[in-house]
Amino acid sequence: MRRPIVVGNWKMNLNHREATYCVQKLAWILRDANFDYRTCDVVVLPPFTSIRSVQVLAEADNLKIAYGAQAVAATSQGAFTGDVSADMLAALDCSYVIVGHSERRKYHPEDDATLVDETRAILTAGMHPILCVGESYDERKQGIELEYAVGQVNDVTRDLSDDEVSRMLIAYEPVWAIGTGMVANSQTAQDAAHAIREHLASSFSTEVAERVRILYGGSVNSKNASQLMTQAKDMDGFLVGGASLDPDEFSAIVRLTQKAAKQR
Ligand SMILES: O=C[C@H](O)COP(=O)(O)O
Repeated sequence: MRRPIVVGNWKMNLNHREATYCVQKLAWILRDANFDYRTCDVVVLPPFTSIRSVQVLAEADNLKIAYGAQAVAATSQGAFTGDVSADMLAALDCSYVIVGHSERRKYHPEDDATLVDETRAILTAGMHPILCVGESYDERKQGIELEYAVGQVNDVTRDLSDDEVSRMLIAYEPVWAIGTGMVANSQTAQDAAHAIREHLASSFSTEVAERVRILYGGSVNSKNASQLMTQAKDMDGFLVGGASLDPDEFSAIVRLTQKAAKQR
């Protein structure tokens, strides 16, 4: 049984003071609601400059909220101005790192070989990659959305071992749904999650396919999380952007996800 997970991708928002406040408030709300972290993982992905503050808070208050980063360098060290290595993130006790978010693919184009190297670097440092895939509106119009998303999964995972892939998470994030308010319906999310799981089963093994957690991302909020989680049964949670910046809203999504997962 895969544990549900809700990941907040803060993107380029919240400086280290705002990050501390946001995580503290999130932890308070969940504590007051007697939230059981054993039944649902809660993760935040701050910008690099806020990770150390979140780590200090997590240690001081013994928080059960996990955290990580939104990107990582493919190389381990050296003359790579502006880059941050997987080992540096692991030293901050990060647990999860995004690979191939559509905003990174657009503004910092990286080829598949680089995404594979980033994935390997994250795994070697003992963290979990969250590989983002998903079609644009054009691919959807052409009716090739499933092939496209599965193809992106294949491009990054095909040379990895069963063990490496089982430690990954995959986020299906249709580009047209990101930050637009146009959330995918449950059938769309389920079709993509199912196609990705089938691909993992045929390319690796049914054990791998059963282990990998598949998330949906794109305009998730407290009004649509419950229905998506209840109906898209191959999905294990969410990668939330804008709505994760508000601790009240994000904690509501977390609780609705946990509840819907229990009722499946
Ligand atoms: O990583 C998160 C996704 O890009 C979704 O962002 P959004 O919830 O603001 O649409």
